[in-house]
Amino acid sequence: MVSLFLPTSTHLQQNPTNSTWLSVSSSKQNPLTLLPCTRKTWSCNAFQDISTQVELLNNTLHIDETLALFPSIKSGYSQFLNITDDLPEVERWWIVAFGGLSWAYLTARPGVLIGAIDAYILAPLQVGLDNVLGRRNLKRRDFVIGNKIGEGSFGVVYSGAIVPKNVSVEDRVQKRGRQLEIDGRFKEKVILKKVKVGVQGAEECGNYEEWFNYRLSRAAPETCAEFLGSFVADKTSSQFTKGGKWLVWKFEGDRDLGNYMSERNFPLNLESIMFGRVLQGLESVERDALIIKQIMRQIITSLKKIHDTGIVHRDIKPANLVVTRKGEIKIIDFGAAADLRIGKNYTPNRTLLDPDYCPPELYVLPEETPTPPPEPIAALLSPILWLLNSPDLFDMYSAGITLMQMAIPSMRSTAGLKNFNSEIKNVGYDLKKWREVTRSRPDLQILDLDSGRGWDLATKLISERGFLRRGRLSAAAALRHPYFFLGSDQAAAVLSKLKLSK
Ligand SMILES: Nc1ncnc2c1ncn2[C@@H]1O[C@H](COP(=O)(O)OP(=O)(O)OP(=O)(O)O)[C@@H](O)[C@H]1O
Repeated sequence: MVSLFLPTSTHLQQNPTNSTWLSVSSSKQNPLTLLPCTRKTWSCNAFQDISTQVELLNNTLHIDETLALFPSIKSGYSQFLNITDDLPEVERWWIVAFGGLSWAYLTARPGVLIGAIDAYILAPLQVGLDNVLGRRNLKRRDFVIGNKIGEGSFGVVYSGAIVPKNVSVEDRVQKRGRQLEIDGRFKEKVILKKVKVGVQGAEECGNYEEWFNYRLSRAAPETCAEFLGSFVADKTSSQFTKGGKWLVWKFEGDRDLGNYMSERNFPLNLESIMFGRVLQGLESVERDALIIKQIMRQIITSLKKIHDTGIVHRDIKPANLVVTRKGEIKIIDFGAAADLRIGKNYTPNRTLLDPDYCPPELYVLPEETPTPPPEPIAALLSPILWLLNSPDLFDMYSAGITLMQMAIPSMRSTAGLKNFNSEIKNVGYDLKKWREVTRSRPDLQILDLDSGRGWDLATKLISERGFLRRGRLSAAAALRHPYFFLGSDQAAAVLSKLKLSK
Protein backbone atom coordinates (compact mmCIF):
# COMPACT_ATOMS: atom_id res chain seq x y z
CA MET A 1 0.00 0.00 0.00
CA VAL A 2 1.34 3.41 -0.90
CA SER A 3 0.55 6.11 1.61
CA LEU A 4 0.60 9.85 1.43
CA PHE A 5 2.02 11.13 4.71
CA LEU A 6 0.81 14.48 5.81
CA PRO A 7 1.95 16.04 9.09
CA THR A 8 -1.56 16.39 10.27
CA SER A 9 -4.36 14.55 11.89
CA THR A 10 -6.27 12.13 9.76
CA HIS A 11 -7.12 11.10 6.26
CA LEU A 12 -8.81 8.14 4.65
CA GLN A 13 -7.12 5.53 2.56
CA GLN A 14 -8.15 2.30 0.89
CA ASN A 15 -6.01 -0.81 0.99
CA PRO A 16 -5.93 -1.92 -2.67
CA THR A 17 -5.27 -5.58 -1.84
CA ASN A 18 -8.43 -6.21 0.15
CA SER A 19 -10.33 -2.94 -0.34
CA THR A 20 -10.65 -2.31 3.39
CA TRP A 21 -10.58 1.32 4.49
CA LEU A 22 -8.03 2.68 6.91
CA SER A 23 -8.10 5.82 8.93
CA VAL A 24 -4.57 7.23 8.82
CA SER A 25 -3.41 9.56 11.59
CA SER A 26 -0.13 11.20 12.28
CA SER A 27 1.40 14.01 14.26
CA LYS A 28 4.79 14.63 15.74
CA GLN A 29 3.65 13.67 19.18
CA ASN A 30 1.69 10.66 18.04
CA PRO A 31 3.23 8.23 15.64
CA LEU A 32 1.12 7.51 12.64
CA THR A 33 -1.72 5.21 13.42
CA LEU A 34 -3.86 3.22 11.09
CA LEU A 35 -7.34 2.21 12.08
CA PRO A 36 -9.54 -0.10 10.07
CA CYS A 37 -12.81 1.67 9.51
CA THR A 38 -15.69 2.09 7.16
CA ARG A 39 -16.24 5.12 4.98
CA LYS A 40 -19.07 6.10 7.29
CA THR A 41 -17.21 5.87 10.59
CA TRP A 42 -14.14 7.61 9.22
CA SER A 43 -15.63 11.04 9.28
CA CYS A 44 -16.39 10.57 13.00
CA ASN A 45 -12.95 9.18 13.75
CA ALA A 46 -11.19 11.80 11.70
CA PHE A 47 -10.98 14.35 14.43
CA GLN A 48 -10.44 11.96 17.28
CA ASP A 49 -7.30 12.52 19.27
CA ILE A 50 -5.45 9.27 18.80
CA SER A 51 -2.86 9.30 21.50
CA THR A 52 -2.15 5.62 21.84
CA GLN A 53 -0.87 3.30 19.28
CA VAL A 54 -3.53 0.88 18.16
CA GLU A 55 -2.79 -2.66 17.16
CA LEU A 56 -4.50 -3.52 13.98
CA LEU A 57 -5.89 -6.97 13.66
CA ASN A 58 -5.35 -7.70 9.98
CA ASN A 59 -3.69 -4.61 8.65
CA THR A 60 -0.94 -3.86 11.14
CA LEU A 61 1.03 -1.15 9.48
CA HIS A 62 3.00 1.49 11.32
CA ILE A 63 4.43 4.63 9.78
CA ASP A 64 7.89 3.85 11.10
CA GLU A 65 7.82 0.48 9.39
CA THR A 66 6.53 1.96 6.20
CA LEU A 67 8.94 4.86 6.28
CA ALA A 68 11.76 2.46 7.01
CA LEU A 69 11.26 1.25 3.46
CA PHE A 70 11.95 4.74 2.18
CA PRO A 71 14.79 6.15 4.32
CA SER A 72 15.10 9.43 2.44
CA ILE A 73 11.38 10.15 2.78
CA LYS A 74 11.60 9.21 6.44
CA SER A 75 14.41 11.65 7.17
CA GLY A 76 12.74 14.34 5.08
CA TYR A 77 9.50 13.78 6.97
CA SER A 78 11.09 14.06 10.39
CA GLN A 79 13.12 17.10 9.30
CA PHE A 80 9.94 18.73 8.11
CA LEU A 81 8.30 18.02 11.48
CA ASN A 82 11.29 19.50 13.30
CA ILE A 83 11.40 22.66 11.23
CA THR A 84 7.68 23.28 11.43
CA ASP A 85 7.45 22.29 15.10
CA ASP A 86 6.27 25.70 16.24
CA LEU A 87 3.79 26.27 13.46
CA PRO A 88 0.09 25.70 13.88
CA GLU A 89 -1.40 22.72 12.06
CA VAL A 90 -3.14 24.83 9.43
CA GLU A 91 0.08 26.53 8.38
CA ARG A 92 1.77 23.19 8.04
CA TRP A 93 -1.00 22.16 5.69
CA TRP A 94 -0.42 25.29 3.62
CA ILE A 95 3.30 24.63 3.39
CA VAL A 96 2.72 21.06 2.27
CA ALA A 97 0.07 22.07 -0.27
CA PHE A 98 2.21 24.90 -1.65
CA GLY A 99 5.28 22.66 -1.82
CA GLY A 100 3.33 19.92 -3.58
CA LEU A 101 1.83 22.28 -6.14
CA SER A 102 5.16 23.97 -6.82
CA TRP A 103 6.82 20.61 -7.30
CA ALA A 104 4.06 19.51 -9.69
CA TYR A 105 4.37 22.77 -11.67
CA LEU A 106 8.16 22.76 -11.84
CA THR A 107 8.29 19.15 -13.00
CA ALA A 108 5.36 19.38 -15.44
CA ARG A 109 6.26 19.26 -19.11
CA PRO A 110 8.53 20.75 -20.42
CA GLY A 111 10.32 20.67 -17.06
CA VAL A 112 11.20 24.08 -15.60
CA LEU A 113 13.30 22.53 -12.84
CA ILE A 114 15.25 20.06 -14.95
CA GLY A 115 15.70 22.77 -17.60
CA ALA A 116 17.18 25.14 -15.01
CA ILE A 117 19.50 22.40 -13.74
CA ASP A 118 20.58 21.79 -17.32
CA ALA A 119 21.12 25.47 -18.14
CA TYR A 120 22.87 26.52 -14.95
CA ILE A 121 24.74 23.37 -13.95
CA LEU A 122 24.99 20.73 -16.69
CA ALA A 123 25.70 23.03 -19.66
CA PRO A 124 28.62 24.87 -17.94
CA LEU A 125 29.90 21.51 -16.71
CA GLN A 126 29.80 20.16 -20.27
CA VAL A 127 31.75 23.19 -21.54
CA GLY A 128 34.34 22.73 -18.81
CA LEU A 129 34.70 19.01 -19.42
CA ASP A 130 34.86 19.45 -23.19
CA ASN A 131 37.58 22.07 -22.80
CA VAL A 132 39.61 19.79 -20.55
CA LEU A 133 39.24 16.90 -23.02
CA GLY A 134 39.97 19.19 -25.97
CA ARG A 135 36.55 18.58 -27.55
CA ARG A 136 35.77 22.28 -27.95
CA ASN A 137 39.02 23.02 -29.72
CA LEU A 138 38.19 21.48 -33.10
CA LYS A 139 40.16 22.89 -36.02
CA ARG A 140 39.91 22.82 -39.79
CA ARG A 141 43.06 20.72 -39.97
CA ASP A 142 41.50 17.98 -37.83
CA PHE A 143 39.29 16.87 -40.74
CA VAL A 144 39.51 15.73 -44.30
CA ILE A 145 36.50 16.50 -46.48
CA GLY A 146 34.94 13.91 -48.79
CA ASN A 147 31.88 14.01 -51.02
CA LYS A 148 29.04 16.46 -50.82
CA ILE A 149 25.98 14.51 -49.68
CA GLY A 150 23.31 17.12 -49.29
CA GLU A 151 22.46 20.79 -49.42
CA GLY A 152 19.73 22.66 -47.59
CA SER A 153 18.93 26.35 -47.52
CA PHE A 154 21.44 27.08 -44.79
CA GLY A 155 24.13 24.47 -45.14
CA VAL A 156 26.05 22.09 -47.35
CA VAL A 157 26.68 18.62 -45.96
CA TYR A 158 29.82 16.60 -46.66
CA SER A 159 31.08 13.21 -45.62
CA GLY A 160 34.53 13.36 -44.05
CA ALA A 161 36.92 11.80 -41.59
CA ILE A 162 39.05 12.72 -38.62
CA VAL A 163 42.68 13.05 -39.62
CA PRO A 164 44.85 10.76 -37.49
CA LYS A 165 47.78 12.49 -35.80
CA ASN A 166 50.40 10.66 -37.90
CA VAL A 167 49.03 11.75 -41.30
CA SER A 168 51.06 14.41 -43.12
CA VAL A 169 49.66 17.81 -44.09
CA GLU A 170 49.65 17.05 -47.85
CA ASP A 171 47.10 14.33 -47.29
CA ARG A 172 44.64 16.72 -45.71
CA VAL A 173 43.15 17.90 -48.99
CA GLN A 174 39.66 17.06 -50.13
CA LYS A 175 39.14 13.40 -51.06
CA ARG A 176 36.71 12.88 -53.86
CA GLY A 177 34.66 9.87 -54.95
CA ARG A 178 35.41 6.75 -52.94
CA GLN A 179 38.94 7.91 -52.11
CA LEU A 180 38.06 8.51 -48.49
CA GLU A 181 36.31 5.18 -48.00
CA ILE A 182 39.15 3.13 -49.47
CA ASP A 183 41.88 5.02 -47.66
CA GLY A 184 42.41 2.78 -44.62
CA ARG A 185 44.06 5.54 -42.60
CA PHE A 186 40.84 7.50 -42.20
CA LYS A 187 38.84 5.26 -39.93
CA GLU A 188 36.74 7.71 -37.94
CA LYS A 189 34.12 8.90 -40.37
CA VAL A 190 32.24 12.12 -39.73
CA ILE A 191 29.57 14.29 -41.27
CA LEU A 192 30.40 17.97 -41.70
CA LYS A 193 27.91 20.73 -42.34
CA LYS A 194 29.27 23.95 -43.79
CA VAL A 195 27.06 26.85 -42.76
CA LYS A 196 26.58 28.99 -45.85
CA VAL A 197 28.41 32.30 -45.76
CA GLY A 198 26.57 35.43 -46.90
CA VAL A 199 23.12 33.78 -46.88
CA GLN A 200 20.60 35.64 -44.72
CA GLY A 201 19.72 33.72 -41.58
CA ALA A 202 22.24 30.94 -42.26
CA GLU A 203 24.62 31.85 -39.45
CA GLU A 204 21.76 32.15 -36.96
CA CYS A 205 20.38 28.79 -38.07
CA GLY A 206 23.82 27.18 -37.71
CA ASN A 207 24.15 28.57 -34.19
CA TYR A 208 20.73 27.24 -33.25
CA GLU A 209 21.52 23.84 -34.69
CA GLU A 210 24.70 23.74 -32.61
CA TRP A 211 22.79 24.77 -29.47
CA PHE A 212 20.12 22.08 -30.00
CA ASN A 213 22.74 19.42 -30.58
CA TYR A 214 24.57 20.27 -27.37
CA ARG A 215 21.28 20.41 -25.45
CA LEU A 216 20.21 16.99 -26.71
CA SER A 217 23.65 15.51 -26.21
CA ARG A 218 22.98 16.12 -22.50
CA ALA A 219 19.25 15.43 -22.30
CA ALA A 220 18.56 12.65 -24.82
CA PRO A 221 21.80 11.60 -26.55
CA GLU A 222 20.40 8.31 -27.85
CA THR A 223 17.80 10.07 -30.01
CA CYS A 224 20.11 11.94 -32.38
CA ALA A 225 23.44 11.73 -34.18
CA GLU A 226 26.44 12.14 -31.88
CA PHE A 227 27.55 15.76 -32.05
CA LEU A 228 31.31 16.29 -32.03
CA GLY A 229 31.37 20.08 -32.03
CA SER A 230 32.09 22.96 -34.36
CA PHE A 231 34.95 25.02 -35.71
CA VAL A 232 35.45 28.20 -37.68
CA ALA A 233 37.70 27.97 -40.75
CA ASP A 234 40.91 29.93 -40.18
CA LYS A 235 41.72 30.38 -43.87
CA THR A 236 40.17 30.02 -47.30
CA SER A 237 41.14 26.85 -49.14
CA SER A 238 39.21 24.21 -51.13
CA GLN A 239 35.81 23.90 -49.35
CA PHE A 240 36.72 26.28 -46.55
CA THR A 241 35.96 29.97 -46.44
CA LYS A 242 37.77 31.98 -43.79
CA GLY A 243 35.36 32.74 -40.94
CA GLY A 244 32.82 30.13 -42.08
CA LYS A 245 31.37 27.85 -39.41
CA TRP A 246 31.34 24.05 -39.64
CA LEU A 247 29.35 21.62 -37.51
CA VAL A 248 30.63 18.06 -37.08
CA TRP A 249 28.80 14.82 -36.20
CA LYS A 250 29.85 11.24 -35.96
CA PHE A 251 28.92 9.38 -39.14
CA GLU A 252 25.90 7.32 -38.07
CA GLY A 253 25.03 5.39 -41.19
CA ASP A 254 25.18 5.28 -44.96
CA ARG A 255 21.55 5.96 -45.58
CA ASP A 256 18.48 7.64 -44.16
CA LEU A 257 14.97 6.23 -44.02
CA GLY A 258 14.07 8.15 -47.19
CA ASN A 259 16.84 6.34 -49.08
CA TYR A 260 15.54 2.95 -47.91
CA MET A 261 11.95 3.89 -48.74
CA SER A 262 12.88 4.76 -52.29
CA GLU A 263 13.89 1.15 -52.95
CA ARG A 264 11.35 -1.31 -54.33
CA ASN A 265 11.94 -3.88 -51.63
CA PHE A 266 11.19 -1.53 -48.71
CA PRO A 267 10.62 -2.42 -45.87
CA LEU A 268 12.28 -5.81 -46.35
CA ASN A 269 15.55 -4.05 -47.17
CA LEU A 270 15.65 -3.08 -43.49
CA GLU A 271 14.72 -6.48 -42.08
CA SER A 272 18.18 -7.78 -41.33
CA ILE A 273 19.36 -4.34 -40.15
CA MET A 274 16.47 -3.93 -37.72
CA PHE A 275 16.27 -7.53 -36.55
CA GLY A 276 19.70 -8.93 -37.40
CA ARG A 277 18.12 -11.77 -39.40
CA VAL A 278 15.23 -12.71 -41.63
CA LEU A 279 11.98 -13.07 -39.68
CA GLN A 280 10.88 -16.67 -40.03
CA GLY A 281 7.45 -18.28 -40.08
CA LEU A 282 5.63 -15.10 -41.03
CA GLU A 283 3.64 -14.07 -44.08
CA SER A 284 5.34 -11.36 -46.11
CA VAL A 285 2.80 -8.69 -45.14
CA GLU A 286 3.29 -9.50 -41.45
CA ARG A 287 7.04 -9.17 -41.83
CA ASP A 288 6.56 -5.78 -43.49
CA ALA A 289 4.24 -4.71 -40.68
CA LEU A 290 6.68 -5.78 -37.99
CA ILE A 291 9.57 -3.84 -39.52
CA ILE A 292 7.44 -0.72 -39.92
CA LYS A 293 6.19 -1.03 -36.35
CA GLN A 294 9.75 -1.24 -35.02
CA ILE A 295 10.73 1.87 -37.00
CA MET A 296 7.66 3.77 -35.79
CA ARG A 297 8.28 2.70 -32.20
CA GLN A 298 11.81 4.10 -32.38
CA ILE A 299 10.73 7.36 -34.01
CA ILE A 300 7.96 7.99 -31.48
CA THR A 301 10.10 6.96 -28.50
CA SER A 302 12.75 9.47 -29.59
CA LEU A 303 10.13 12.15 -30.17
CA LYS A 304 8.80 11.59 -26.67
CA LYS A 305 12.26 12.15 -25.20
CA ILE A 306 12.87 15.24 -27.32
CA HIS A 307 9.46 16.72 -26.51
CA ASP A 308 10.04 16.06 -22.81
CA THR A 309 12.94 18.52 -23.00
CA GLY A 310 10.67 21.20 -24.51
CA ILE A 311 12.07 20.85 -28.02
CA VAL A 312 9.90 20.46 -31.11
CA HIS A 313 11.87 19.33 -34.18
CA ARG A 314 9.53 20.84 -36.81
CA ASP A 315 11.07 18.90 -39.71
CA ILE A 316 10.38 15.23 -39.04
CA LYS A 317 10.52 13.28 -42.30
CA PRO A 318 12.25 10.16 -43.63
CA ALA A 319 15.22 12.18 -44.98
CA ASN A 320 15.95 13.37 -41.44
CA LEU A 321 16.00 9.89 -39.92
CA VAL A 322 19.37 8.18 -40.31
CA VAL A 323 19.43 4.39 -39.95
CA THR A 324 22.53 3.12 -38.17
CA ARG A 325 24.22 -0.21 -38.84
CA LYS A 326 22.67 -1.52 -35.61
CA GLY A 327 19.17 -0.66 -36.80
CA GLU A 328 18.77 2.44 -34.64
CA ILE A 329 16.94 5.45 -36.01
CA LYS A 330 18.72 8.73 -35.27
CA ILE A 331 16.98 12.05 -35.75
CA ILE A 332 19.11 14.67 -37.54
CA ASP A 333 18.84 18.25 -38.79
CA PHE A 334 17.78 20.42 -35.86
CA GLY A 335 18.15 23.63 -37.89
CA ALA A 336 14.39 24.25 -37.76
CA ALA A 337 13.85 23.01 -34.18
CA ALA A 338 12.40 25.26 -31.49
CA ASP A 339 12.87 25.01 -27.75
CA LEU A 340 9.51 26.08 -26.42
CA ARG A 341 10.65 26.00 -22.83
CA ILE A 342 12.78 29.09 -23.28
CA GLY A 343 11.58 30.25 -26.70
CA LYS A 344 14.81 29.42 -28.55
CA ASN A 345 14.48 29.68 -32.35
CA TYR A 346 10.83 30.59 -31.97
CA THR A 347 9.63 33.70 -33.75
CA PRO A 348 5.88 34.23 -33.92
CA ASN A 349 4.50 34.24 -37.44
CA ARG A 350 7.60 32.53 -38.81
CA THR A 351 7.54 28.93 -39.79
CA LEU A 352 10.17 26.76 -41.41
CA LEU A 353 8.46 23.83 -42.96
CA ASP A 354 8.46 21.09 -45.50
CA PRO A 355 4.97 21.33 -47.03
CA ASP A 356 4.85 17.57 -47.62
CA TYR A 357 5.11 16.71 -43.92
CA CYS A 358 3.88 19.74 -42.03
CA PRO A 359 0.51 19.76 -40.26
CA PRO A 360 -2.42 21.89 -41.36
CA GLU A 361 -1.94 24.46 -38.60
CA LEU A 362 1.46 25.38 -40.18
CA TYR A 363 2.70 27.00 -36.96
CA VAL A 364 3.96 25.27 -33.88
CA LEU A 365 2.13 27.80 -31.69
CA PRO A 366 -0.88 29.97 -32.60
CA GLU A 367 0.12 32.96 -34.70
CA GLU A 368 -1.04 35.37 -32.02
CA THR A 369 1.48 33.98 -29.48
CA PRO A 370 3.72 36.91 -28.46
CA THR A 371 7.50 37.05 -28.80
CA PRO A 372 9.03 35.03 -25.95
CA PRO A 373 10.07 37.05 -22.85
CA PRO A 374 13.63 36.69 -21.43
CA GLU A 375 14.58 33.02 -21.00
CA PRO A 376 14.06 32.58 -17.22
CA ILE A 377 10.58 34.11 -17.43
CA ALA A 378 9.71 32.12 -20.55
CA ALA A 379 10.85 28.96 -18.75
CA LEU A 380 8.66 29.75 -15.73
CA LEU A 381 5.63 30.22 -17.96
CA SER A 382 6.36 27.28 -20.23
CA PRO A 383 4.19 24.63 -18.47
CA ILE A 384 1.15 26.86 -19.11
CA LEU A 385 2.17 27.37 -22.73
CA TRP A 386 2.55 23.61 -23.24
CA LEU A 387 -0.71 22.84 -21.48
CA LEU A 388 -2.65 25.29 -23.59
CA ASN A 389 -1.00 24.70 -26.95
CA SER A 390 0.59 21.22 -27.03
CA PRO A 391 3.25 22.32 -29.55
CA ASP A 392 4.66 18.78 -29.66
CA LEU A 393 1.65 17.70 -31.74
CA PHE A 394 3.25 19.49 -34.69
CA ASP A 395 5.84 16.68 -34.97
CA MET A 396 3.22 13.99 -34.39
CA TYR A 397 1.43 14.89 -37.62
CA SER A 398 4.72 14.49 -39.52
CA ALA A 399 5.26 11.14 -37.79
CA GLY A 400 1.77 10.11 -38.99
CA ILE A 401 2.64 11.00 -42.60
CA THR A 402 5.86 8.98 -42.25
CA LEU A 403 3.81 5.99 -41.04
CA MET A 404 1.42 6.29 -43.99
CA GLN A 405 4.32 6.50 -46.43
CA MET A 406 6.01 3.45 -44.99
CA ALA A 407 2.81 1.40 -44.97
CA ILE A 408 1.31 2.45 -48.32
CA PRO A 409 3.65 1.87 -51.28
CA SER A 410 1.89 4.35 -53.58
CA MET A 411 2.57 7.17 -51.10
CA ARG A 412 6.34 6.72 -51.17
CA SER A 413 6.89 8.63 -54.40
CA THR A 414 6.95 12.43 -54.40
CA ALA A 415 3.92 12.50 -56.72
CA GLY A 416 2.02 9.99 -54.55
CA LEU A 417 2.68 12.03 -51.41
CA LYS A 418 1.66 15.30 -53.06
CA ASN A 419 -1.55 13.67 -54.29
CA PHE A 420 -2.31 12.42 -50.76
CA ASN A 421 -1.67 15.87 -49.33
CA SER A 422 -4.06 17.55 -51.71
CA GLU A 423 -6.74 14.87 -51.14
CA ILE A 424 -6.46 15.01 -47.34
CA LYS A 425 -6.69 18.80 -47.42
CA ASN A 426 -9.90 18.56 -49.44
CA VAL A 427 -11.54 16.36 -46.80
CA GLY A 428 -10.53 18.60 -43.90
CA TYR A 429 -7.72 16.32 -42.70
CA ASP A 430 -10.14 13.54 -41.85
CA LEU A 431 -8.34 10.29 -42.70
CA LYS A 432 -11.49 8.15 -42.47
CA LYS A 433 -13.24 10.37 -44.98
CA TRP A 434 -10.15 10.26 -47.19
CA ARG A 435 -10.35 6.48 -47.25
CA GLU A 436 -13.91 6.67 -48.54
CA VAL A 437 -13.26 9.19 -51.27
CA THR A 438 -9.66 8.72 -52.43
CA ARG A 439 -9.13 7.90 -56.09
CA SER A 440 -5.63 6.57 -55.50
CA ARG A 441 -6.78 3.06 -54.47
CA PRO A 442 -4.16 2.74 -51.71
CA ASP A 443 -3.02 -0.67 -50.47
CA LEU A 444 -3.93 -0.48 -46.78
CA GLN A 445 -3.17 -4.14 -45.90
CA ILE A 446 -0.39 -3.34 -43.45
CA LEU A 447 -2.40 -0.75 -41.56
CA ASP A 448 -5.46 -3.02 -41.49
CA LEU A 449 -3.65 -5.95 -39.83
CA ASP A 450 -4.58 -6.79 -36.19
CA SER A 451 -8.10 -5.37 -36.50
CA GLY A 452 -6.80 -2.16 -38.05
CA ARG A 453 -4.63 -0.97 -35.16
CA GLY A 454 -2.12 0.72 -37.46
CA TRP A 455 -4.94 2.45 -39.33
CA ASP A 456 -6.45 3.64 -36.06
CA LEU A 457 -3.11 5.09 -34.95
CA ALA A 458 -2.72 6.86 -38.32
CA THR A 459 -6.19 8.45 -37.97
CA LYS A 460 -5.18 9.78 -34.56
CA LEU A 461 -1.95 11.31 -35.83
CA ILE A 462 -3.17 12.75 -39.10
CA SER A 463 -5.92 15.11 -38.05
CA GLU A 464 -6.72 18.71 -37.33
CA ARG A 465 -5.82 20.00 -33.86
CA GLY A 466 -9.46 20.29 -32.77
CA PHE A 467 -10.72 21.38 -29.34
CA LEU A 468 -8.12 23.05 -27.08
CA ARG A 469 -5.51 22.42 -29.79
CA ARG A 470 -5.54 18.72 -28.93
CA GLY A 471 -7.22 16.05 -31.05
CA ARG A 472 -3.95 14.40 -32.06
CA LEU A 473 -1.97 11.89 -30.02
CA SER A 474 1.16 13.05 -28.22
CA ALA A 475 4.22 10.79 -28.41
CA ALA A 476 3.54 9.40 -24.94
CA ALA A 477 -0.10 8.67 -25.79
CA ALA A 478 0.86 7.13 -29.14
CA LEU A 479 3.21 4.70 -27.37
CA ARG A 480 0.24 3.57 -25.25
CA HIS A 481 -1.91 3.00 -28.36
CA PRO A 482 -2.91 -0.67 -28.97
CA TYR A 483 -0.74 -0.61 -32.14
CA PHE A 484 2.28 -0.85 -29.88
CA PHE A 485 0.78 -3.43 -27.48
CA LEU A 486 2.03 -6.98 -27.80
CA GLY A 487 5.50 -5.83 -28.72
CA SER A 488 6.10 -8.55 -31.29
CA ASP A 489 8.51 -6.22 -33.07
CA GLN A 490 10.33 -5.65 -29.77
CA ALA A 491 10.50 -9.37 -29.06
CA ALA A 492 11.93 -10.03 -32.52
CA ALA A 493 14.49 -7.25 -32.05
CA VAL A 494 15.57 -8.55 -28.63
CA LEU A 495 15.74 -12.16 -29.84
CA SER A 496 17.87 -11.20 -32.81
CA LYS A 497 20.24 -9.26 -30.54
CA LEU A 498 20.54 -12.27 -28.23
CA LYS A 499 21.31 -14.50 -31.20
CA LEU A 500 23.89 -12.07 -32.53
CA SER A 501 25.64 -11.78 -29.20
CA LYS A 502 26.00 -15.57 -28.86
N1 LIG B 1 25.30 12.03 -38.52
C1 LIG B 1 25.01 11.62 -39.75
N2 LIG B 1 25.36 10.37 -40.13
C2 LIG B 1 25.10 9.93 -41.37
N3 LIG B 1 24.51 10.68 -42.32
C3 LIG B 1 24.14 11.92 -42.03
C4 LIG B 1 24.37 12.46 -40.72
N4 LIG B 1 23.93 13.73 -40.71
C5 LIG B 1 23.44 13.97 -41.95
N5 LIG B 1 23.56 12.89 -42.74
C6 LIG B 1 23.16 12.77 -44.14
O1 LIG B 1 23.25 14.05 -44.74
C7 LIG B 1 22.00 14.43 -45.30
C8 LIG B 1 21.82 15.92 -45.15
O2 LIG B 1 21.86 16.28 -43.75
P1 LIG B 1 20.92 17.40 -43.13
O3 LIG B 1 19.51 17.01 -43.38
O4 LIG B 1 21.34 17.63 -41.74
O5 LIG B 1 21.27 18.69 -43.93
P2 LIG B 1 20.41 19.53 -44.96
O6 LIG B 1 18.97 19.36 -44.72
O7 LIG B 1 20.91 19.25 -46.31
O8 LIG B 1 20.83 20.95 -44.58
P3 LIG B 1 19.97 22.11 -43.94
O9 LIG B 1 20.15 21.99 -42.48
O10 LIG B 1 20.57 23.35 -44.46
O11 LIG B 1 18.55 21.93 -44.35
C9 LIG B 1 20.96 13.61 -44.58
O12 LIG B 1 19.82 13.35 -45.34
C10 LIG B 1 21.71 12.32 -44.27
O13 LIG B 1 21.62 11.42 -45.34
